[in-house]
Amino acid sequence: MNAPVSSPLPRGLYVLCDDTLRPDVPLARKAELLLAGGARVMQLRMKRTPLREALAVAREVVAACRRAGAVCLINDRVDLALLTGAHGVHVGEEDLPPEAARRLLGPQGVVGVTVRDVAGARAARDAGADYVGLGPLFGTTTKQVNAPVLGLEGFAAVVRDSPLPVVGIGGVTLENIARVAAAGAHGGAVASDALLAADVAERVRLLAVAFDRGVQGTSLADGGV
Ligand SMILES: Cc1ncc(COP(=O)(O)OP(=O)(O)O)c(N)n1
Ligand SMILES: Cc1nc(C(=O)O)sc1CCOP(=O)(O)O
Ligand SMILES: [Mg+2]
Repeated sequence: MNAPVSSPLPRGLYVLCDDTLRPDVPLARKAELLLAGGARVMQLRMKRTPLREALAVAREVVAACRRAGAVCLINDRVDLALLTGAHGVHVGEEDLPPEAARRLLGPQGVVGVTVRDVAGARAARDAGADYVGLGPLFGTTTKQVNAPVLGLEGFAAVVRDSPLPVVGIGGVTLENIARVAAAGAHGGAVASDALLAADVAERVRLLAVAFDRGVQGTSLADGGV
């Protein structure tokens, strides 16, 4: 097991402000609701928003996050992060490599990288990443992921040997997020369970509390149950 690592990312709930879910609701409104629920870390994930509109939306969302004291990360696009003063980015294998993101953002920018195993986490560390997004933890319909579901045991095994803080993603819900935290996650990334809720802000509040309760519980990563 690696020694605990410090992180520019607060530990806890990590929400995705996503344009593929509830496309009828503007992203700025989604961000407002997520922040009203107390979100401390938000990733703006724009998969279907035209680029010029994405720049305008990102400016709004980054400003809202900064007013609320929340960390705002842009999915995929380092250019949008630089142009909007976002705290950083989250990149995967179809995006700019993490070394390039780090070079563009400088030492202060937060760089998150998608990984599927411990080798990926080590490579992300060597590339200058701050944290890794590890999934899919459970089944998800938000995105088609071409990787096996890890489950809690598989997730905890990677967390144990990861040199970077691990944010779990994929099917994380109110029902399981405490167990994700207890498995040693630095963050629990949630999209649909928050954005499809009837009361988004209230759901975010409950998710954050449940994660924090899980942190107090037994950690699989520490060899517990
Ligand atoms: C926290 C977190 N982890 C993983 C991902 C997935 O990123 P990526 O593999 O680049 O896929 P897209 O989100 O771009 O479809 C993520 N977004 N966030
Ligand atoms: C964007 C994303 N990436 C994943 C991965 O495993 O790389 S799973 C995922 C979807 C997360 O949405 P939900 O919380 O609705 O399951
Ligand atoms: Mg990506």
